[in-house]
Amino acid sequence: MIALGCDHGGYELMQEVIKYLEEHGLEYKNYGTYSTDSCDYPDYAKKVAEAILAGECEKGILICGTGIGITIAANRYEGIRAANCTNSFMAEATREHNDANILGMGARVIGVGTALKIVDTFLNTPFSNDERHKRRIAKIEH
Ligand SMILES: O=C(CO)[C@H](O)[C@H](O)COP(=O)(O)O
Repeated sequence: MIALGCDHGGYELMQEVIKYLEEHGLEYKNYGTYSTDSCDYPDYAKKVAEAILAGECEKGILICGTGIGITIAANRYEGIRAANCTNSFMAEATREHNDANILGMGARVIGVGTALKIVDTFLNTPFSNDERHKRRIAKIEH
């Protein structure tokens, strides 16, 4: 199960992500926002972070205008590793090296095609399980 959250800046791109998930038969929970009305991205970062920490969802996708604020907010929750990605190399590396559990994206930064490629890479790349990466993640957690 994938947790989704965005602010008004990310709303339209999130509709494209939802289409992608549905076309690929992937289950998701949409924690909003549900329109382009102005709202506050930390509220949606909180909902998605808590869904992951509660075990309701394994991964999350957060979108705001830049991807920055919503990712900063999500990373305030212990156990969340949120990565703002602008290309699929970053998405692959953050799964393999950081075991990121939330993908952040900026709808005012990247286009739909790039965003969907990032989503596809993020969701389909496993953590490497490499000892050096596990050691570094453990240092973050402690
Ligand atoms: O990117 C963001 C946070 O990092 C927000 O989407 C952005 O700040 C919203 O701005 P505005 O209220 O002017 O639409």
